[in-house]
Amino acid sequence: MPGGDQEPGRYYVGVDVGTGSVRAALVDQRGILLAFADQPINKWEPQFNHHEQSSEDIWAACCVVTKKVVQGINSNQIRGLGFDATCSLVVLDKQFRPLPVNHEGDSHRNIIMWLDHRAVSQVHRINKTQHSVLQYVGGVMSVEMQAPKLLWLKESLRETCWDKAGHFFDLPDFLSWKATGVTARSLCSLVCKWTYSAEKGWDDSFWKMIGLEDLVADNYSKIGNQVLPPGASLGNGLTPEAAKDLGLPAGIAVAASLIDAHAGGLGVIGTDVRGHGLACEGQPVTSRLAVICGTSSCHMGISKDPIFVPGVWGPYFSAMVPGFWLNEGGQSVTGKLIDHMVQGHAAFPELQAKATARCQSVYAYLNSHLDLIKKAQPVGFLTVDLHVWPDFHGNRSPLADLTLKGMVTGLKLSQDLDDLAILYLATVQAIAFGTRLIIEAMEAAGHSISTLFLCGGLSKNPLFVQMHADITGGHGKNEQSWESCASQTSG
Ligand SMILES: Nc1ncnc2c1ncn2[C@@H]1O[C@H](COP(=O)(O)OP(=O)(O)O)[C@@H](O)[C@H]1O
Ligand SMILES: O=C(CO)[C@H](O)[C@H](O)COP(=O)(O)O
Repeated sequence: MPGGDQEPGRYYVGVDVGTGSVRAALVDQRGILLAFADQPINKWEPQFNHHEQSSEDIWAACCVVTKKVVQGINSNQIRGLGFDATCSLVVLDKQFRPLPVNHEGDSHRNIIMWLDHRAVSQVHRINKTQHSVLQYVGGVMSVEMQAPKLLWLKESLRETCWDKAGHFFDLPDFLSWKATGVTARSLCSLVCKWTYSAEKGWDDSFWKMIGLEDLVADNYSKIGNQVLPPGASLGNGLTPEAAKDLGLPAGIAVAASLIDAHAGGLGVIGTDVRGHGLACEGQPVTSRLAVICGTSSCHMGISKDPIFVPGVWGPYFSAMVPGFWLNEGGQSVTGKLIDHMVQGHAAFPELQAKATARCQSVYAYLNSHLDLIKKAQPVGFLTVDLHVWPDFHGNRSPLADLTLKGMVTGLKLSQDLDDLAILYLATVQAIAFGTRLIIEAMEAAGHSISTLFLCGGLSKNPLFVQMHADITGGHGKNEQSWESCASQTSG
């Protein structure tokens, strides 16, 4: 019986909205995972570099997975609910109804996703201002942040969207509003994606300088003028309407949200490693780098004092671990890039058929195929002649250059399963080298990192974890002291 024989268990529900799916977990007061459910979510790409979602679809998926994990549980024992989600931009009108973020006027698609690169011209102009808030995003604002997307909406969809808009939410904050009716934003989302400072609040001069002075005039009511630390209890908890949707009791506590990478980072960076004989036992938490690897990879390192790392987002105060500064490196496509390379190869249908016949995932099949063809040499040596540059969707860190593209060198005329397996390996290695570049930039600026803690979908792939350990391990370190820990928790 969860919670022991003496006292009834107390249960908590966590909902994680990734790029490709929504997952719910039921845990007890000891943090033991009791139930898990997931559900895919819709994505639209109406034109190249435009990526959209629907807040109604996402809420519906949250309801499906939450109902599943609390099935058979006494609802009086459920004490709290929390959300994390990707940092996508949700647009609602003054009556909180979805507004279109597209030229087609489809209001169902009211989310500009985090990986959307439509606001290239806007972000160039923002960066040209050299405004001081840019110091807190690694010196260069990313096209994936909210300010350029807001400016794009004002310039491109003035009548159909901008003038009608009443509320712009980061997706994690939309979910906590939907659950409670409270429009307060999380410090995590506002600091990391909206240029809000935990110490100084909004900087009016920035919004005026980039042409979004209307947000200031409205006292920031459209983008948030009440800010709470992640985990703070919101209003009177779950509203009766949301309770009905989710299958939970009304009034239970709902926490101010986190961005998904930050929830993953918070979950793994403090991992108790005692008793496993790991070299990182006894080392400070600031020597750990949490790598949350799903569709993208996010590299979360914390410090007691602010560290300014060119090309790496932050430093952000208290945005992940309270009282610590956060630097967030990232690679915009990692899981998505691996899927793209594998699924686009001529030998993919053969791979799929063979993996299905063995009841394996394509990645498990590819990993065993690499083991077979490597013969006596280490698997990493299979790519001596084949190299991938992984910036197919620009470089988030440390080069902070959205114009970069991907590259493959060493291609031959053959396109069989061996070629596919080797291309897959080279892609994984390229991503691991990207992580190494980020660590080197962070260390040059003052971080001292000795252990990677991985979570998210890619941490289920032993080859991905091994390549990260091999490729980052030699990096100016005593190899003995370098290690990589994979967690099966979700990003
Ligand atoms: N069992 C697995 N083996 C290898 N790769 C996996 C596995 N499961 C998921 N992945 C990879 O993880 C990525 C998705 O991770 P996930 O954390 O679910 O993403 P998101 O949070 O962005 O929705 C996919 O792109 C896929 O490449
Ligand atoms: O920008 C981010 C965090 O700051 C994430 O990359 C974004 O939220 C997408 O995450 P995921 O790869 O888990 O779907």
